[in-house]
Amino acid sequence: MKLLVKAPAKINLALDVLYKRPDGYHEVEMIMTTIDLADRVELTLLNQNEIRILSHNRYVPDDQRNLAYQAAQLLKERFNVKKGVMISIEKTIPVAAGLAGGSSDAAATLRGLNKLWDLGLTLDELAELGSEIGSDVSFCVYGGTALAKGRGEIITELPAPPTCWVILAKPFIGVSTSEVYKRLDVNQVHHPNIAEMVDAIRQTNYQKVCDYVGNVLEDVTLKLHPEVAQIKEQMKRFGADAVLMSGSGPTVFGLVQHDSRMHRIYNGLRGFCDQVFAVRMLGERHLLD
Ligand SMILES: C[C@@](CO)(OP(=O)(O)O)[C@H](O)COP(=O)(O)OP(=O)(O)OC[C@H]1O[C@@H](n2ccc(N)nc2=O)[C@H](O)[C@@H]1O
Ligand SMILES: Nc1ncnc2c1ncn2[C@@H]1O[C@H](COP(=O)(O)OP(=O)(O)O)[C@@H](O)[C@H]1O
Repeated sequence: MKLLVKAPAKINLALDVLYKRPDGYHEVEMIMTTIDLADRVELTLLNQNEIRILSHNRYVPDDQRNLAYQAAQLLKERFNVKKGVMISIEKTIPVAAGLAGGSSDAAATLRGLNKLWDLGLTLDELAELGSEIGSDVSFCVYGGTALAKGRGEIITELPAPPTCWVILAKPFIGVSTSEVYKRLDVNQVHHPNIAEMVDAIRQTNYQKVCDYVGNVLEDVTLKLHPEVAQIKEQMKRFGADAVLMSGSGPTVFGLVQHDSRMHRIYNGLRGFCDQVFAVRMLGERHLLD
């Protein structure tokens, strides 16, 4: 028995960090939305009681370090599952890029195994389990558009943002999320206005969404990797309405509504970056599988 599950990437339209918590994590407020750029996770039921990972990407671990493996392990332990699974991951989402590829693979594995192993868990229960794997996994279980609080695992659903193109440009580097959080000084940042971004989305006001994009982690990554600032500049020059780094980076995204502008930016950045994609936001939450 086989199941194919889609694992879409996310971008952070806004990311604020309020303070560092006693447990070492940071209290955040983020506006997250899934985009039409996805890994394919194929789950095959195994009679042997084991978890196997198959991945042809050299940056993706094929053992317990893989977040999809951890998702399967967690379900197995928590619900005393005696069946096994082979998890085959076809990566499209760039790795260590601020797009939550690993988290989304883990979330897809949770959703898929819930069916394959017949566990009967609700989406909320899967999201809660996901938070034990990583801070972004809960959001990825639901997908769509949301306000995420806590360390990222407290999710409030939002409607679809206004329709536009999202052009993603990933430089030739990967970024360590923990390194970026470690270097952040919360007293030295300009906080984005999360409430206004929520309003912009609720009002489907494209111009307002563009006005309120902001990410407090951007300055940290920009200092470590000046090429991210260069990509931001290029995107602005080519005519993007808003330009921001996603998550801890280094991927930069630009928003535009017109096809011609999208083509200009896409073509202008290709060759200058490792990878460039032009995608749509997936919009509101709907059943992913
Ligand atoms: C920055 C964000 C924004 O969406 O995404 P990415 O850039 O990774 O995609 C997330 O907050 C990343 O979430 P995720 O990548 O799941 O983080 P985790 O695995 O839980 O933690 C990785 C590291 O980041 C730090 N971390 C993470 C989340 C948080 N709210 N505070 C933190 O300080 C932790 O200390 C940990 O060392
Ligand atoms: N399924 C997976 N896909 C990608 N990376 C993974 C996966 N499982 C574990 N990892 C590890 O997690 C790290 C961060 O991965 P990723 O989720 O792509 O980035 P980000 O946290 O920036 O969104 C990678 O360097 C990789 O070693």
